[in-house]
Amino acid sequence: MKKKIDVALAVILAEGRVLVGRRNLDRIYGGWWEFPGGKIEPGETPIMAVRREVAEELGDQLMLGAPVMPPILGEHALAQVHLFPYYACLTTHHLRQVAAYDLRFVTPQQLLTMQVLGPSLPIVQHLTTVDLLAVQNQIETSNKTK
Ligand SMILES: Nc1nc2c([nH]c(=O)n2[C@H]2C[C@H](O)[C@@H](COP(=O)(O)OP(=O)(O)OP(=O)(O)O)O2)c(=O)[nH]1
Repeated sequence: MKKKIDVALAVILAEGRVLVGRRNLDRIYGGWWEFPGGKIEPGETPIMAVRREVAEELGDQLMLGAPVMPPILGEHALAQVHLFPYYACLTTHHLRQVAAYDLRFVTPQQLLTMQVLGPSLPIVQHLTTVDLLAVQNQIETSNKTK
């Protein structure tokens, strides 16, 4: 039986584009494109995990928005994954390349043509239908008023 893992992801927005990274070649699915994020550790909420993973992988801090969509159940060759994707914007811009060797802000349309991990494809499809500038604006506005 495949192992089951819970994974928190950040859909980081800037000017109508989303941040994706190309997984380091020593990781499973090396060279494939992913949203920043990783496994939810015991005792963590998805929100705690997405903040920790982005701090570890990019060296950056987030303003978080709403979940992109309800959690997605999917699987790839090695695991069953339960993905928890959140909209976010960066409040710092280090963009370190720790887990990925290429980081790009791309449109959802461009992402449709890139090799993305299978379980994340429903997120990509969904993003093509969303006004990402409006989502980003809403995150930035609600964080200013806090
Ligand atoms: N980061 C990330 N992982 C994804 C995506 N889609 C998807 O199926 N996954 C899967 C791949 C992995 O099985 C799992 C994430 O674990 P990981 O190995 O990338 O992250 P991690 O940093 O927590 O783990 P590790 O490399 O330290 O073992 O979720 C995605 O868009 N981004």
